Amino acid sequence: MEFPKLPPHDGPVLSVVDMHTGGEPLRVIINGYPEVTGDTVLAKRRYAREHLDHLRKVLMFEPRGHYDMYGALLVQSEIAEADIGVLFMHNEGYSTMCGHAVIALGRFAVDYGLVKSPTSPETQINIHCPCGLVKAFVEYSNGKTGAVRFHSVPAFVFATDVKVTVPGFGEITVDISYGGALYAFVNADSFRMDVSKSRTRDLVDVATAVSNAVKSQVKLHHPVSDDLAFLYGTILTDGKDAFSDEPTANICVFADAQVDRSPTGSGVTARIALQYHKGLIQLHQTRSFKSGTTEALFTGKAVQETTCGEFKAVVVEVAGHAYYTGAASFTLENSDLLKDGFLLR
Ligand SMILES: O=C(O)[C@H]1NCC[C@@H]1O
Repeated sequence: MEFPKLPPHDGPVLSVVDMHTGGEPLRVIINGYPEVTGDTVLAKRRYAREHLDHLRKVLMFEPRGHYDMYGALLVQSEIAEADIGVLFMHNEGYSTMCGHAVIALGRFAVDYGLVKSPTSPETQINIHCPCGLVKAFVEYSNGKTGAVRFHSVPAFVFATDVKVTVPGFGEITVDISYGGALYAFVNADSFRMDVSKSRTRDLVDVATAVSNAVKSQVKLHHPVSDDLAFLYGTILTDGKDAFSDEPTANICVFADAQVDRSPTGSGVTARIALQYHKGLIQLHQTRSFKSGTTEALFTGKAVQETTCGEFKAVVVEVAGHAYYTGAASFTLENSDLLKDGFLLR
């Protein structure tokens, strides 16, 4: 029998390569999507949200995905320096930055021939994310790809010591920082919780309550585009922000109560900006960040001071490993009442 033989189906076949970075899934869409139009990657993100959202649900939701699935769709970039453009998708919509995806896409781009002449010991690939150009450096030797590090867009602290009222907990103090997306940071201790030991479901509920409080009580803004001025999630930490050789743990809850299994590349970027802003880490000091869920590690360091509009900013380098888990071709049948996807909580 010819394998894989496609089952009876109606409509397009959506082909993907599945990967994970520190346990966080990445479904890279390689075929079957219609053209995503728009003059810029940010405009393409708007187009996908307005015209192609049914396909996000098909690929992210059950029965083909699950509540915490994450995806990447490669698109044309308008920037000459970019090797590829990308849109990120999750359980609620389309994010502006995703570090775990950049780490996986770095390997994918080299392994799948998107970079014409890979170089050893590292191949650079410029990935145009909705937040801007991200430079990834992929270990490459003897034809094999390995660890990936990336330099993200300028990361800055939006505000520190912001007081918000969180139902059930009263007044809580958070910091808000940007690493390609805006996050609220709070020590899990404020809720008498531990990011590595408390039940994930309890951490998700608290982080979601914080996100809702910040969204309704704090006016956010971004100097480059209004499309970047929204709170993507809340990161609960172990509070170990002062520099140390020991890893510091965090858990990121983003989009619609979605849990990152990885230490969160954009979160590490934003957290280092915060630590740098507070004088807790110096340029080029490498810190390890551990996922409270899987214990997977990323490293991160601030490598350069810069600015983003009116904000003092830093360029942050994040590094980690991604792995392939398979490839699939997804189909649907018109008579299937659940063909469009569904989520369970
Ligand atoms: O690593 C990251 O930056 C992403 N992981 C899921 C949530 C963030 O977009």
